[in-house]
Amino acid sequence: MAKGIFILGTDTGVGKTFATAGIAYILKQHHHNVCCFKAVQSGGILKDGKLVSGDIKFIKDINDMQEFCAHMNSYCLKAEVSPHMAAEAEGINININKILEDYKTLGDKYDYVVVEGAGGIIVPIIREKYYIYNLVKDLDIPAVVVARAGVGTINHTALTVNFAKSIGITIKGIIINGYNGSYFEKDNIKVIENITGIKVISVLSRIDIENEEKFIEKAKLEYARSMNIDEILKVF
Ligand SMILES: Nc1ncnc2c1ncn2[C@@H]1O[C@H](COP(=O)(O)OP(=O)(O)OP(=O)(O)O)[C@@H](O)[C@H]1O
Ligand SMILES: C[C@H](N)[C@H](N)CCCCCC(=O)O
Ligand SMILES: [Mg+2]
Repeated sequence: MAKGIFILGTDTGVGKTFATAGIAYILKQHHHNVCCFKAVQSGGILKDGKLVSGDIKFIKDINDMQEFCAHMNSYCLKAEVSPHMAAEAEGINININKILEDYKTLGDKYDYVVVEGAGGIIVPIIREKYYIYNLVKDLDIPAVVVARAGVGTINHTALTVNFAKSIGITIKGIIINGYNGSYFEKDNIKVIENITGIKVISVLSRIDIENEEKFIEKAKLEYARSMNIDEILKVF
């Protein structure tokens, strides 16, 4: 069975997918057998007339993975809203056992599986029943928190880490994303490490490039610059 890590975010849009792709990239660069898993995608994109996970597409673009493995994304939903609501809108009953089985299938084939949630830690997958944190607990794997670099991140990151710890989820590290080096972003890193007692294992810079291909190339350089293989291996 593979070693897994759950990539939690302090919010939607903070860079979980960006960081997930980077972790897989660094592991692959060091010849490790790694796969990624997006249990539930809401706000899927149309590709060749089929609704697919944009998060998995980005991860594959970064990692030159051509093959599509259905197990990498258990549910792909149309509406760009919370997963519980997107599923309700399509009349889909999310079956948690299917998610756990997809993870197990990947885990049997790969040595490392990087799992991305949706939004933040208390986002519902099934209304009033099942949340992202339930999935982390059911998968029984530790987590890394991806946080924004700028103003507002201290509070969001501390709340996420404290809540996770309070229910027995182990946080192995924090990744700061969208960094541009301003004085308050530098200080945020120190304050976050001090409040949470968790190490910031990578600081990913903001990439200001519109062109998709150039963005991918720049992202790879950024991962190589700011993600250390030893720190990445330690979180699993
Ligand atoms: N370091 C960065 N530099 C430039 N753009 C970035 C960076 N990180 C993320 N982005 C962009 O910001 C957007 C949100 O990032 P991302 O998709 O990784 O967020 P997320 O936390 O995975 O969101 P979701 O909850 O929807 O899964 C994307 O368009 C992504 O390409
Ligand atoms: C649609 C979005 N990009 C994510 N896939 C889902 C984010 C759910 C957030 C729910 C919430 O915290 O209010
Ligand atoms: Mg994402």
